[in-house]
Amino acid sequence: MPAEARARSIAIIAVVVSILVAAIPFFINSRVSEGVPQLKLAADRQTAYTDLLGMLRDVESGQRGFALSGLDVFLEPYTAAVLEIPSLKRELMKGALDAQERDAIRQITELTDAKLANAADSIAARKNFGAAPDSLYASTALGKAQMDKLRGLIGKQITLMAERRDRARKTLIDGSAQVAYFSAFAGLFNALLLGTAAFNVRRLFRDRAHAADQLKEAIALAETRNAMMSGSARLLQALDSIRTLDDTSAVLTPCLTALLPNVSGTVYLYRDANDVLEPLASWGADAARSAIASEDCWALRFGRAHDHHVETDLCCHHLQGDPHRHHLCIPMVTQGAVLGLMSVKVDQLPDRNFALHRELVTVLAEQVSLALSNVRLREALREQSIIDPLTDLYNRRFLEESLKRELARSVRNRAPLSVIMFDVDHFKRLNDTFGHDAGDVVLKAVAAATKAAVRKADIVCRYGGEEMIVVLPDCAQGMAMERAEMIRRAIESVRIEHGGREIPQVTASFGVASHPNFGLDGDALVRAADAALYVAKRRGRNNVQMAA
Ligand SMILES: Nc1nc2c(ncn2[C@@H]2O[C@H](COP(=O)(O)OP(=O)(O)OP(=O)(O)O)[C@@H](O)[C@H]2O)c(=O)[nH]1
Repeated sequence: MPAEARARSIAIIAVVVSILVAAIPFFINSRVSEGVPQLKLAADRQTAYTDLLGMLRDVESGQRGFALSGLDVFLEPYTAAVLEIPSLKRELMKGALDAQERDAIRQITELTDAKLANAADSIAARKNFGAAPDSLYASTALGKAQMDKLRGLIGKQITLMAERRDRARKTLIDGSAQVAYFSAFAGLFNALLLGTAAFNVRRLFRDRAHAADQLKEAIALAETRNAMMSGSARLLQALDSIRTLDDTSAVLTPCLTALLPNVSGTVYLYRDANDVLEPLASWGADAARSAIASEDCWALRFGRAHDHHVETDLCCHHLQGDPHRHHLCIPMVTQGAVLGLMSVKVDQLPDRNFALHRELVTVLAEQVSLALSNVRLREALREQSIIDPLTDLYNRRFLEESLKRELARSVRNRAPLSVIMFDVDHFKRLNDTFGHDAGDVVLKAVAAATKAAVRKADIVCRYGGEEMIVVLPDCAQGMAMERAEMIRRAIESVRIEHGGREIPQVTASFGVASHPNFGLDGDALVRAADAALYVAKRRGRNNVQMAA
């Protein structure tokens, strides 16, 4: 039964028992008011019988005294008794308690009357005939016999009344004792009930307080979980908008700081090339910010999340300067390949909140891992669609897009822009002499040399075959001519070996065209550079020509 229902039942029983206890005085009163009159009645009747016997004794002694002495003084108690006896007899008969007593009183009355008649005769005879005639003795002897009988009858009634009185007294005493026992029992029972009720009520209050605490805790937990959920949704949304891995830190750092404010942590990115994990984003005061080797982390070795919070736990090598705190490392793995690692440090010992944080960190690691994998995939796809696979230079499609964009920017900023177009000289002959593979190797070497000779902001593209274009934003014609000359010299100085044979010096011819000299059209610019290149070919190759 629930504590609340139990407390209610006990309270009801306690009220009922209290009402019963309150009724006890009335019960006692009724027992007393019944018993006391019976006791008084028996006592009164006993007194009446005793009085009758006393009066009969007075009659007897008066009768004898007068018979022996003839003195009137003996007749005084006799006379008083004779006067009292009739009313006493009536009183006794009137108050007779049952048929048996009525019979006894009738016998006593008859015998009393006979005794009084005998006494009257005897007294009259003494008065009339003097002392001690034979009839007087005989009458006195009869009177004595009557008196003995009366003593017996009345004595019996006195005994009966005494017994009745004892019974009434006993009933009263027993009743009182019962009431006392009942009162004591009821009092004890009530105290027990009230104690139980108090205990239950206390437990009820305690249970309620406990339930309220639990509810408060559950609400706080739900709020934390909600905050975590919405924070993690925001992070996911932000991660989804990332285009390159370089942008990741700008998203991860503020989002993870907001989501895990009481911990410090680092998200590492695995670099396959040199088998190290480089910090991609870190948050919190104690975050690690240097690269770690993959074998320095137990989580990466085991391929699952690894906790370290007691000294007996295996401690990752990259955390060894800090062995007494709680650490959690979660590997970020997608499709069986390690992508990185999320490592967090917490000050407090693991508790209910920590469990929630652990759950969140695990979920976040999964989300970040998925997002990073998407970014990588996106980067790879994008590169595949804009990068020429042989030379690793941008392809013609990218050139068209970027030339249009860069030209628009130049117009907006009123800045110059130049295009260098070049073509490897006698490439067909090279292919024919050394083979197509050797031609590919030469194209790669030319591309690498060109990239090394230009600024990072310049866009180097393979325009088609052995033809290449360099777009130079913020570069006027004079500077572009110088840059083309640098590239020409760089290609000229490349030494290439293929198949154990040294390939003769490679050269290229260059045409340069610049904006704003050739309008706003990218195609016009490229056509002008091409025309200049054609001039360079005609002028003996391996030279740079400016568009007319
Ligand atoms: N190995 C290799 N050859 C290519 C590639 N693309 C184009 N070629 C070849 O490059 C040669 C270009 O020859 P041409 O256009 O006659 O020009 P050229 O021989 O360099 O002569 P000039 O430009 O006048 O000096 C052709 O034989 C193409 O087959 C490539 O990706 N690899």
